[in-house]
Amino acid sequence: MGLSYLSGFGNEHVSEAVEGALPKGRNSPQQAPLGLYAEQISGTAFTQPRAVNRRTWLYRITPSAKHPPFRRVPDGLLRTAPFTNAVTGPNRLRWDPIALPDAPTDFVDGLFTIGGNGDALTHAGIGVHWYRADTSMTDRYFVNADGEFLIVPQLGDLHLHTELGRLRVAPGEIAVVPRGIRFRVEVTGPVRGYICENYGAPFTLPERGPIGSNGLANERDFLAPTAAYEEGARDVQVVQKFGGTLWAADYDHSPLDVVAWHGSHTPYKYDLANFMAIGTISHDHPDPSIFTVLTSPTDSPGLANADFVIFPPRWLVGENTFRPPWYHRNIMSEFMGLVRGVYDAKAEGFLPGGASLHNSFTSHGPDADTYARASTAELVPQKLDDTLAFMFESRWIIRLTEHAASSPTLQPDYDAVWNGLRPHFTRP
Ligand SMILES: O=C(O)Cc1cc(O)ccc1O
Ligand SMILES: [Fe+2]
Repeated sequence: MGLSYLSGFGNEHVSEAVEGALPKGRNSPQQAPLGLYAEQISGTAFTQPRAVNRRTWLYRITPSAKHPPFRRVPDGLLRTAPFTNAVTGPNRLRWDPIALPDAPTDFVDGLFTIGGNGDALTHAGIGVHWYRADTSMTDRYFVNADGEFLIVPQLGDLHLHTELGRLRVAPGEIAVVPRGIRFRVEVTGPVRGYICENYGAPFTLPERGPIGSNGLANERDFLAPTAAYEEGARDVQVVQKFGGTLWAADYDHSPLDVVAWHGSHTPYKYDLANFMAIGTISHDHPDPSIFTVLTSPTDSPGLANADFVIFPPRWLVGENTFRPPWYHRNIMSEFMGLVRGVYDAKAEGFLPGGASLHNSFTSHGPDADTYARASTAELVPQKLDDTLAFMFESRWIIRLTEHAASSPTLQPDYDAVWNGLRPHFTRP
């Protein structure tokens, strides 16, 4: 069955699964229509400016207040900042793709935290995770009080059943599930991908500055779900990530019992193929900020808690230009993943489903093979096709979890990719 979506970024959307379920002209009438309960969820403080304020009114079968106590459950390989366990040094790191599950695993059980920064309790920083699963969550739901989930599928489609409706997300697309919104994930085969858990200000679109009023990720291509609900008495488990640990409670009904809603605190998806990439049409390689899809701003203008940046298919036309990324050391920390194809700065070893981490001020850039090729290539217009890499870029060093630092998938010889760079300075 095709799903219908509501278009627009950060919009004040309105949706009802049953006609007449939304009250008219007020949010909380003495009795909500159709015997529903009215409930508000706020994703920003009540008093934050309109431009960033996010809240949604839900009209649900049972108020979400009706639930038994939560109890601590094991965290698996899910971890939350601050990370203090594994020592994080100045080395460049790269991991092979994470293995798919070898025993039935759902989206929550398959979460594997690579690292992160900041402190979830102070709403600053990010967590970086892989997910892998092969089993649907049918009677199990997840909700995150610590941050929003930016989900980047690399393998297999995800069917996100959320409190506000359903989203189907395939590799090449992304989904964002905000803080506090309950959801379950259905799969029809093995899936794998990446998650940026954003503890900071919700992701928003970057300013366009001189680019003007169009381009990069356009507002209308962001899609929110339409209302869909689950009804009836049923024993289910709701798993909550709260303060860095997992908790579970047994409900007697689905928490996805919202018949109608209106507001701006919504999950959404976006097809990265719609990103209008802008690059040089003269010379030099621009800063990768030109490829920012979403940004989580801080109180310092231009300084991101997290940027989600993509390297999509595009034309390279720069004249007298070394076209791949230049060699660099950046204050921002860079976690990279690959959805498909080859990344133009790495000839080998950076694989779809794998990852690299180039933390603050670590020296990196094209490997020796890429330098040899790109510094001598004939500079005809070139299409980089069938490629999709991305970066979670963040203001602070990304510290590792113990299991990421000791993972057998961590490549022991990553530094060697730069070994072939020989000096060829010649004095005139
Ligand atoms: O390290 C990387 O590959 C990411 C990156 C890309 C780019 O085009 C310029 C700078 C940068 O950090
Ligand atoms: Fe970089």
